[in-house]
Amino acid sequence: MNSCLAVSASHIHHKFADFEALRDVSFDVKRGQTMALLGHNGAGKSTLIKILLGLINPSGGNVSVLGKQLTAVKNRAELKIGYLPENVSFYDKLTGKEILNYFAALKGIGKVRVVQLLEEFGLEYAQDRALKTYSKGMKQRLGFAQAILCRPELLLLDEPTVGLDPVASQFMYSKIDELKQQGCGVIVCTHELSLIENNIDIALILAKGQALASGTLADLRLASGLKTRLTSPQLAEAIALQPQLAALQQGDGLLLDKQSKSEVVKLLTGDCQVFDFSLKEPALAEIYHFYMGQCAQLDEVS
Ligand SMILES: Nc1ncnc2c1ncn2[C@@H]1O[C@H](COP(=O)(O)OP(=O)(O)OP(=O)(O)O)[C@@H](O)[C@H]1O
Repeated sequence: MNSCLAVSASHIHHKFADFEALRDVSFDVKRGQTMALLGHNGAGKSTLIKILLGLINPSGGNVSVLGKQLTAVKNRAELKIGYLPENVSFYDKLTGKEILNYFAALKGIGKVRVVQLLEEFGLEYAQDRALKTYSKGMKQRLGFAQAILCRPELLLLDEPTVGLDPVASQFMYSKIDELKQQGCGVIVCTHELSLIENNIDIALILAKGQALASGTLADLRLASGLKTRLTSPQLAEAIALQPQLAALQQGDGLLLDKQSKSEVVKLLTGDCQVFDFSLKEPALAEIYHFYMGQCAQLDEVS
């Protein structure tokens, strides 16, 4: 079994009675890598997370977590998995410190770690206040601290930044980054595509229980065939000098595939002497919508 992998999932199927929630889903997440798990409501993301947590057994396929085949793991606690559910809810009459101490005791973790996490997550000042007095951001930080109490080697986060302001969201991603640096594999389920774009290594796009695409952003861009947009204040001059560029024009820019991108850049900086231009690669949101559109088209055909 490959010890570099935090998760290795191959050909996962899952049925709820007659309904196929997951169909032949395969993916790997390396230790130290973050994967975005993307998909529409009901795509099968939570089902996949529940399988990784060992809460449900898949109807078919193989899943290894942290180098161990899930079916062979007798005591789940021996796997260092952290989990932050969507809309984390704790008993709100307890204080932040009491909540972390409670989970620490359940997991056999000492109170020193709780003290350290309360400080790390900027909650020291509110540690003795009841949870009901906490803001959304404070509750989410407490939830995150709870998820990493066990110093996880695999961290599963369901919508970790929903409802958070930009600074609070960035704080969450900086914490994820620290864990990655320590070799933790991270899977983030989210609909916040522009926010996650710069914080992931790979993505898996699910629709109707099937994997539509997976890989790095560069892989997904290439496979989608979506084009790079080049804009320049000197575009009209460049087209006047090289009229063949007009065929690539759309609106105020040029749309370029992988091959034409290098040719056009060469032409602009060479013959046209145009150096003031910018290239915009397709964003994760565009890539996601492209694949969702393809899935809808396939449905229309079938
Ligand atoms: N216990 C269950 N019994 C029957 N069907 C279920 C069960 N759990 C989930 N499903 C169905 O499986 C499909 C996938 O659900 P899942 O919760 O995994 O989707 P999701 O991608 O997490 O959606 P969301 O983004 O809305 O949270 C849905 O059609 C859902 O209704």
